Parts: sequence; structure tokens; C-alpha cells
Amino acid sequence: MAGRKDLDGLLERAEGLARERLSARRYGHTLRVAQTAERLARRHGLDPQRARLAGLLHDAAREMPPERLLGLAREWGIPVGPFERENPKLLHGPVAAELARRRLDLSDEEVLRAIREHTTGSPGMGPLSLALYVADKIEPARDYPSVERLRELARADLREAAEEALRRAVEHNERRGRPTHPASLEWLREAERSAQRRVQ
Ligand SMILES: Nc1ncnc2c1ncn2[C@@H]1O[C@H](COP(=O)(O)OP(=O)(O)O)[C@@H](O)[C@H]1O
Repeated sequence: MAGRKDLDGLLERAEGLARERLSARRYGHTLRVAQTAERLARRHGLDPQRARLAGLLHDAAREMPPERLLGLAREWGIPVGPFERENPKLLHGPVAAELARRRLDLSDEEVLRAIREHTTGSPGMGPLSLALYVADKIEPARDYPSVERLRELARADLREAAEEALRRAVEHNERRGRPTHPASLEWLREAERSAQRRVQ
């Protein structure tokens, strides 16, 4: 893992990478997610700087056109399933992680994993991944009916907040007749199984 001094340098370079690749609007979102992830990390005993780093990088590939995402995924050996072929936008997390590994020499696997899985989530997510997933849903400019409830949950329990956000995302897709990524559905089943074990 990077030392503290390396981490300061990485944070600066990560911010630069996001700034050069994103519109002002999405760069603003990126800074708010980074700050929210940092705050959640502090609250829940995680490393705030690594959470900030994941936040700064999570959307670095969000404005690449679909063909570019597919092309880079192929070139970099990122798995592309039928769902990603149909919805290349969902590759922006995995491509951003690989971009950070290659352009910034980032080798912190937990940070890379958080970036990779921030859009769909995934079963077996660790605390840093949960913090980024939640931060992306509750950053201060997010405004939808259940966001206050998620903010409250996030203060108490990151996993609960992430699972609630996941249920909301799945319902949202269902209402619009859109399919949900298989990784999200697998995570939902995992969450339901552990909730059942808790009541038994
Ligand atoms: N779990 C999921 N399954 C299927 N599609 C999803 C999922 N999560 C997000 N999407 C879709 O992927 C696109 C990118 O999502 P995201 O990066 O979270 O949104 P934003 O545009 O706010 O940055 C959106 O069009 C969204 O509807």
C-alpha cells in the first residue's frame, strides 16, 4: 500500500486526472463524492484519504463515448458481458479503475475495487466499496425523495445504507422497465440472505 506521502501525491494527480477528463458539472459531482466518501470513512473508522482517492477517480471514465469504453475494455482485458455490450456506460467504473492503475500507478486493490464496482455494486463488497457506493448516492447535490433517509442510515451503518440504496436502484429500474445488472441482483440476493439469517 502507498505511504502517506505517496498518497498526498496520488490525491493531487487523481484530482488532475478527473479535472482534465470531466465537464465542470461532473467534476463538481466528483469533488462532492470525494468529500462525502472521506466524511463517511472518518465516521466509520476507515482511511479517509483512501476513500477520498476512490471518490476522486470513480467517474474519471464517465464521459468517454460508448465505443471508447468498449475499445479500452477489450484492450485492457476488462470482462465485457452481454449486459455491458448492451449498456457500455456500465463499463465506466472498471475502465476508470484500470485508467488509474495505468496512468497513476495506483496499486491499492481495495481502492481499485471500490472504483470498479461503484455503479452496480457487487456481492462481497468491502467497507471502502460500500462507502463510495453510498457517497455517490447521497452527495450533497443529490435530491430525490428517499435521499434524507439514506443520509441518516449512512450515519448509522454503511452496509444498511448501501443495501437500501441498492433496493431503491433495482425498484427504480423495474418501474421504468429497465433491466438491472446481474452483479446488483446477486448482491441483492446476498443482502436478503443475510437479513434472513439475522431474523432467524
Ligand atoms: N445496477 C444497475 N443496473 C443497470 N443499469 C444501471 C445500474 N446502475 C446504474 N445504471 C444505469 O447506468 C447509467 C450510469 O449510472 P450512474 O453512473 O450511476 O449514473 P449518473 O449518470 O448519475 O452518473 C445510468 O443510465 C443508470 O440508469
